[in-house]
Amino acid sequence: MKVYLDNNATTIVDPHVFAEMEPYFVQRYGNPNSLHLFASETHPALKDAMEKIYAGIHAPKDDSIVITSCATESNNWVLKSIYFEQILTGKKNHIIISEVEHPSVIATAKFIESMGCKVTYLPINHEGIIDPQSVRDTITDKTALVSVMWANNETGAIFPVEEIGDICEEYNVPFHTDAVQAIGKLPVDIQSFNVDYLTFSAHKFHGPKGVGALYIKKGRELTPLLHGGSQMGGYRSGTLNVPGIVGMGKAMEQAVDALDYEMEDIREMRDAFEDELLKIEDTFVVTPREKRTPNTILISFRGIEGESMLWDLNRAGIAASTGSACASEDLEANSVMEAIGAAEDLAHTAIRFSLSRYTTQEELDYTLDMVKKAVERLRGISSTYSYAPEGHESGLDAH
Ligand SMILES: Cc1ncc(COP(=O)(O)O)c(CN[C@@H](CS)C(=O)O)c1O
Repeated sequence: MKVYLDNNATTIVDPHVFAEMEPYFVQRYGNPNSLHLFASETHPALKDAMEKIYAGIHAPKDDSIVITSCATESNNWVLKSIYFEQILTGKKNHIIISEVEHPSVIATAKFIESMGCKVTYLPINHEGIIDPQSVRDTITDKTALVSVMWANNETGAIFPVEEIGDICEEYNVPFHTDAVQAIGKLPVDIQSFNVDYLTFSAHKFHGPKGVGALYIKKGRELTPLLHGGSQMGGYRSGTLNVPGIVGMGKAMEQAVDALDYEMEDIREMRDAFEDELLKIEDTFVVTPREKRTPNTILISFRGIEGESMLWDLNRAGIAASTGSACASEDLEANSVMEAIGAAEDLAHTAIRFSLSRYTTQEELDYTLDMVKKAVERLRGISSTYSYAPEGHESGLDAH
């Protein structure tokens, strides 16, 4: 049996999405910017796809949504443009991000920090969530940008973007949120709160890889990262990825249609699965489930190196992760567990399970069975593990 439970890393392309994309690879394959029939026959699909993407986040037509190659590009673009326009010119000298942003935000922040920008890394609390007060405590009249993700990719923790948006509006500081883990999991309505830039990526909600987007509120300009043929209104040059844009549009439409199922049925399956996992001795979950996206579990199995657990699960045909895929190559502790101050013997034991609308109860039942077998095997061969629930100084309450 093969079970895929790493949907926060990437998702399967919905068959309806693939069907919508296929003609733009092999029939209507013209370059949209050419002056002939092969080009113009792509235009209706591009228009329709963009309308679906705008509708998916409730973006007014006057605002901009620029298609990029991925969320990493979109995140880089925001921070580097702000650096170019605000920090390099001396107008401002500071940005604020959370300490658990995706590497595409953190690494870019460290890059511009190395070039003289002051960066505040907001701490997360014991539940893995940002306190909006920490934004108010650190924002100044020299702050050029606040960038805080909507939902964390490792824990699923939902951050208070509405409150943070209000604080940014009060200080007239642009607010960027990386919404990659929110689209398709939570209602996203950019008119319901103050946000200036918003990042998302199609392969996180059953669209194709290689297609991302950046929402830009009217009046908040950005210096282009890519110059050339002036596509996307001059914001981002490069021949349009027609099948990718068509795919993102269909995936967005499907994600909105499936949102109730995601938020109710998937949440119910996730909660029941998590309840069973927490019956295993010495297991810990950081963020309360009601403060998480409906599909994500980050659970620690004390005494078991995350990679060892993954290996056993992989042999059983089960795909999970120790945190974000970007960090899975190294044997470092889970960055979120470290940020909340988890004890060393916990920080390396986190496993992320992330469900999707394609996850079945049978798959979860099989996974639970395999997890129990892996825990028994790995703790059995451990030279250091002994179950001691009373008085163990872990910084997390044993379940
Ligand atoms: C919050 C967030 N922001 C940006 C990205 C990057 O998306 P790309 O379209 O792949 O560039 C991701 C992708 N997180 C994957 C791969 S590292 C994970 O396993 O958690 C993300 O979760």
